[in-house]
Amino acid sequence: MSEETVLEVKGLEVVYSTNRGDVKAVQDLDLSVRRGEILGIAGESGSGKSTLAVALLRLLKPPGKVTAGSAIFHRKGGSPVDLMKVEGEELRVLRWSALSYLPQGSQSSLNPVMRVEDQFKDVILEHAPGRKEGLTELIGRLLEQVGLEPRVARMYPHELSGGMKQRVLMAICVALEPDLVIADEPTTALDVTIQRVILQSLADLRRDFGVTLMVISHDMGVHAQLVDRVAVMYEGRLVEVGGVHQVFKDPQHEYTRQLIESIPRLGRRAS
Ligand SMILES: Nc1ncnc2c1ncn2[C@@H]1O[C@H](COP(=O)(O)OP(=O)(O)OP(=O)(O)O)[C@@H](O)[C@H]1O
Repeated sequence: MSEETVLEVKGLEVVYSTNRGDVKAVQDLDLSVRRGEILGIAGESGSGKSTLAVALLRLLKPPGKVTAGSAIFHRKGGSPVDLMKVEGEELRVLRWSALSYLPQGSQSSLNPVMRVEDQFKDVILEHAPGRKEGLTELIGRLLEQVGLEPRVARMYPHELSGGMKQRVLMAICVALEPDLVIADEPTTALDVTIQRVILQSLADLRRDFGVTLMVISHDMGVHAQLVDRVAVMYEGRLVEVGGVHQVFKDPQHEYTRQLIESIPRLGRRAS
């Protein structure tokens, strides 16, 4: 892991305006992501994790609104941009190729009537039209990288299990070698054995591709197994950030301690 920063969030605030008043889902949040690291975002349901993700990805929908703060994103070979300010074409160009998103329950986000390879091609050719040559080989390699056989490329989503679909999406997410992948609850709704496979694949993607990952999960077991540093959210605020071993060994915040104690059993770390 380098000391180079990919993303620097400062003073971020996100508010949902409802007829019962404003809900501050993210408050005064400062956070940095280093190139090559896996950063975990922990916290119970409602603590603001998903809101943080969609705000950073500029996918926040009304009544949600970013009311303060900046998120300076450092692309390889590009000048820094404030994700809270980019618009239109610049934002479109950033998506997938620099910043990609594995949404919660993402298995249902594959197009049911398209073969897996065509879904890869859609993303790759839209952003890198010059990549037509060797595309089949590239797709095969990406699938192998997440533990799937190249023949999966010819399949339709209904022929794949939930865990396979998740791995296809992970491979699509890294196809254009983005600077940052934000994965929201990547193992939720999958059974325990498949969860372990997914965590291992994420660890492998970092090891082999050097992908920088922000992994959102309410499950402290996921953080224990996968991440380098963990940031803990509570009621929209970041209450603790640190190396995962340090945070587990010596949590500074009472809420972090409670989250750690709520893990039934710590799994082994994926490496
Ligand atoms: N569309 C919305 N309208 C109003 N309030 C919302 C909306 N979406 C989220 N919130 C509120 O914002 C706060 C943060 O929710 P958020 O979904 O970001 O938390 P979370 O930690 O990701 O939880 P989960 O894992 O359950 O999604 C909560 O109080 C939630 O009720």
